[in-house]
Amino acid sequence: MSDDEFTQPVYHEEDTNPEYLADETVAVLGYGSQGHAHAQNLNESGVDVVVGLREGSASRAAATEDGLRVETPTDAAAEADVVSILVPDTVQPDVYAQIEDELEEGDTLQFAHGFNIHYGQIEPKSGIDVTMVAPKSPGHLVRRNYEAGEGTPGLVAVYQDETGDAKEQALAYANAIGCARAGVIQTTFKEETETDLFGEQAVLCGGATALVKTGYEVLVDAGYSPEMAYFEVLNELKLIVDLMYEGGLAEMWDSVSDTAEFGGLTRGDVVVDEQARENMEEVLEQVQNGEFAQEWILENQANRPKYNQLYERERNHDIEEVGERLRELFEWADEETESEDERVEVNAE
Ligand SMILES: NC(=O)C1=CN([C@@H]2O[C@H](COP(=O)(O)OP(=O)(O)OC[C@H]3O[C@@H](n4cnc5c(N)ncnc54)[C@H](OP(=O)(O)O)[C@@H]3O)[C@@H](O)[C@H]2O)C=CC1
Ligand SMILES: CC[C@](O)(C(C)=O)C(=O)O
Ligand SMILES: [Mg+2]
Ligand SMILES: [Mg+2]
Repeated sequence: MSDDEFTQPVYHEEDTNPEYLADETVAVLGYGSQGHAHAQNLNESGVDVVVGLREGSASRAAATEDGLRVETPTDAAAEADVVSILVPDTVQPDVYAQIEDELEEGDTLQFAHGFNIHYGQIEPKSGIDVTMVAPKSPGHLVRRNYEAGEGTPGLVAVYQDETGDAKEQALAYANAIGCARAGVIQTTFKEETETDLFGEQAVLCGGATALVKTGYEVLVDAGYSPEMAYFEVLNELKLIVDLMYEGGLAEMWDSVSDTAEFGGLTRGDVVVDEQARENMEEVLEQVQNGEFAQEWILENQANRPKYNQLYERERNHDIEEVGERLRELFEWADEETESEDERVEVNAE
């Protein structure tokens, strides 16, 4: 499929112009999953970067060790032309309130996810551009892919375009963090926010873990060993997903046995049935009508009682204890640890 066959424009490196960031300073507020990746990738792409972190922030040491200049969020925003707001969604409204006065006419406020704009938690001042560059990946892979000379697919969107250059500058940013090497799809804040929330809740994070835990429990309750259950429903899932990632569902079906193919094709829909589809539709509706956003905002205002309880329950699931033991025992876990150590060393250079 060529790019002009997509329903939305797709941009690559050659469609971007680094000049839109050449004389600009970018403030990256936050040095977590996305922040550390954006800041280091921008810096290595030749962009002038300053990291914004609160006084006493636990992330300050890491950013400084990575060779980056660190200021408070307010000071960083004051000297920057582009402010990339990469602190958790729930604290962004507070951080925006701290930096709003530092944003001058023609500056850019940039997001990696549209939650606060879409649900009205941040109402950006006029006179500035408001854009989004959203890698479709966890931040650590954005960094790892960049270091390997590879790209991470991303999205670009413009909410407010006061300068007339908002999209071009966002594309230059997407290129500098490595997304344009893979491809950047144009979207809107609404579409990114609603699809991202639905994806992580129903399939990627919520759906996948629920499937794994339930599969594990069914096997163990039926008398099979926890080790067997772990390998079958968790460890091998990565290998199956890798095949889908490389070549779609077809490559996975071609690679597994005919027996697995027939069993999967006849039994998959029994597990994820019409009821599951209706449940997914309800999850989507709660994203679209703002019910989920409201619940998450109130949960944070109450200091996360439900989140903490569920977090604890998840960490204490039997599959976690079995997995920890097995990953220590088997060689693939050592390799994983080594490459993790290497990554940390590279980040610290
Ligand atoms: N995680 C991901 O891979 C993805 C995230 N996104 C989006 O990117 C954005 C950032 O998410 P993510 O990278 O997960 O964020 P993180 O949770 O990793 O951000 C942590 C960073 O934010 C700082 N921080 C936390 N609280 C505050 C505060 N109150 N004031 C100032 N700084 C604070 C932390 O500093 P300290 O050490 O001081 O606490 C730390 O540096 C979000 O909009 C998210 O939706 C988009 C795509 C994927
Ligand atoms: C899948 C979760 C995610 O949306 C992401 C890594 O893209 C997030 O919010 O972290
Ligand atoms: Mg996402
Ligand atoms: Mg998300």
